[in-house]
Amino acid sequence: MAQVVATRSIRANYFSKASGSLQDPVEKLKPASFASKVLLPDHRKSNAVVLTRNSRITAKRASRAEPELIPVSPEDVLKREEQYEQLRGIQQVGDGSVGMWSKPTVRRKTKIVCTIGPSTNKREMVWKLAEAGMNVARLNMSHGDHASHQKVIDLVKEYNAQSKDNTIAIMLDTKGPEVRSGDLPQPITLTTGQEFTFTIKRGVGTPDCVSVNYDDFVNDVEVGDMLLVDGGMMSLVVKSKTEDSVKCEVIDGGELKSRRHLNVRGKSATLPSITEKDWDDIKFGVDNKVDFYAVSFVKDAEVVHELKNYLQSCDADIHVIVKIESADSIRNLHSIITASDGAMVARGDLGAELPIEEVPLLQEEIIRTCRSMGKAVIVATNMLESMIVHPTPTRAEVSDIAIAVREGADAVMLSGETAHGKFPLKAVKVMHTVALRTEATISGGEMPPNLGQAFKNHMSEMFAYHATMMSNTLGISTVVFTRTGFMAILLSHYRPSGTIFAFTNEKRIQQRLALYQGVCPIYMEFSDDAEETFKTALALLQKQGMVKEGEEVALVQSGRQPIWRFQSTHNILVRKV
Ligand SMILES: Nc1ncnc2c1ncn2[C@@H]1O[C@H](COP(=O)(O)OP(=O)(O)OP(=O)(O)O)[C@@H](O)[C@H]1O
Ligand SMILES: CC(=O)C(=O)O
Repeated sequence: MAQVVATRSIRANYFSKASGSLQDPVEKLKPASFASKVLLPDHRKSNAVVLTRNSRITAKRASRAEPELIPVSPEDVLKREEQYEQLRGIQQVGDGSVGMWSKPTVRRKTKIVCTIGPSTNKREMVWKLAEAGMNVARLNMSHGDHASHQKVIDLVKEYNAQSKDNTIAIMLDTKGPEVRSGDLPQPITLTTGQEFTFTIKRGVGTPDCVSVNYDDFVNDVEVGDMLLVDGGMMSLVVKSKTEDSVKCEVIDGGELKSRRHLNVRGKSATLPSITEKDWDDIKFGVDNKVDFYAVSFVKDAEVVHELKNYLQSCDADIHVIVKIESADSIRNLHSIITASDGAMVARGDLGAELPIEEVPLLQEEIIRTCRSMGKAVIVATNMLESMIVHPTPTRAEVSDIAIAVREGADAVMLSGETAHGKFPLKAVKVMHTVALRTEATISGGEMPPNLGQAFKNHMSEMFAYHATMMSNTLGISTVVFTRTGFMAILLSHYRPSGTIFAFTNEKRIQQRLALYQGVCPIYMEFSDDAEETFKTALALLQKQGMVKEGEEVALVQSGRQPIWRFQSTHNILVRKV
């Protein structure tokens, strides 16, 4: 079954209940050794390795849970996890409920978006990424053609069709009004202090002049503007302009390759957010029933309304994620997010158009805004950049993932790491491990400040809120039945500490829910009889090893479209499996 696990279950696996010991999982499964007795410190004596819960909503059972041991490094965690899974596998031979929990896709709440590119666009790699923890496959329409993207879509759909317990959503990321330099016969070196010209004439590529793919470039820039090439790898200041050219002085030099991003610090291009190519790609997405559009360079809410109207006109149920990556999008942040289904903090272009030191502050602000409106939020770009060429991440990258998880992102994204990197699977594993480890230190029960306002559905919100309180207080998972996904998304918004098992009878909804924090989407046919459906669902969870016999779950019946409710009644039941 897909995705997530409750913190309590992690703890149950990692720490011996009887002894409350701080043995790590590998040590716990091994016979007691000198090392395990002597080298593992007693948590009562060592503050350095202990974290305590300080949740405002103190959970009765959770408060009994033991403090946790912090692993040493992501590499160690990987090795430890592998050893642990091996030992667990050996121990579980003959155990009928071989734990779905042992799968990387299951125990984590924060979802992972992977960009598919030359390193990963083959059948075997799509399978391996999915098994390593990918929840959403991203197609970047700035690269490749429809035929190559079609191949990936077909592979993901093939994986979903054959996988009994996991589902991958598909996100189509539009190219948008990108300004890029033109093709070059070979890379050229820009030297600090040198004069360099960008021209709107087509096909120019000499050591001191290159074409730009945007005719209004000359009108949009002013003398004194700072031009950033390739997300800031090189920078130039504008010295003068003619009718068709912009003369610059190189401030920070480097190697200029073909088709690199060009940004003007503090300015957005005056191009429409959705270009002709984008409309073509959007139609391609409709034909292929993708789950999400990530719309590049959204400037205002009007663009989102236009796209949503178009989707409605072709009866396409595709959610719209706005990419926040321009100065304009920051100015209109609130209205853009209100109009959308979620946002992506697209830090690459954002950090080129705006001063780079603003990026962490904007990330926090965008996540907070999305969370307060009940919208999905993805943190993207450079998360494990060094893993494009190296097998291990920098410590700063690990912290970056942990910060995004702590700030409450629904998902974290890999770009070049999985698109054209040398270690795509390792990158996913590191992201998985770091997210999982960070989540284990977060206490549930933070109440969104806008309770009762985000969804304009007061009754359902109250039920989601109280189900969350129940889940946190009793330390149990939540089970919800949903045809539209609404109630599962609403529950995710409250971030209960337990897993949200979302049963749906719609494959599309199952795929969509793959993006949402804490939601484990499960496809199941619903019977006309509510009780029979509940029993089947709980039996399925038990069979998959996701709940144990005797365990309690909070069963929520609420939402916009009642299932098995003849009148508008809502309820939460605590059920024993
Ligand atoms: N479908 C694809 N076909 C070929 N190369 C790809 C594809 N997708 C990504 N890549 C390669 O992987 C790199 C990183 O992917 P990413 O999605 O971050 O694109 P980008 O152009 O760097 O940035 P942006 O996300 O702003 O478009 C790309 O620059 C490109 O070289
Ligand atoms: C993801 C993306 O487009 C960016 O970071 O700019």
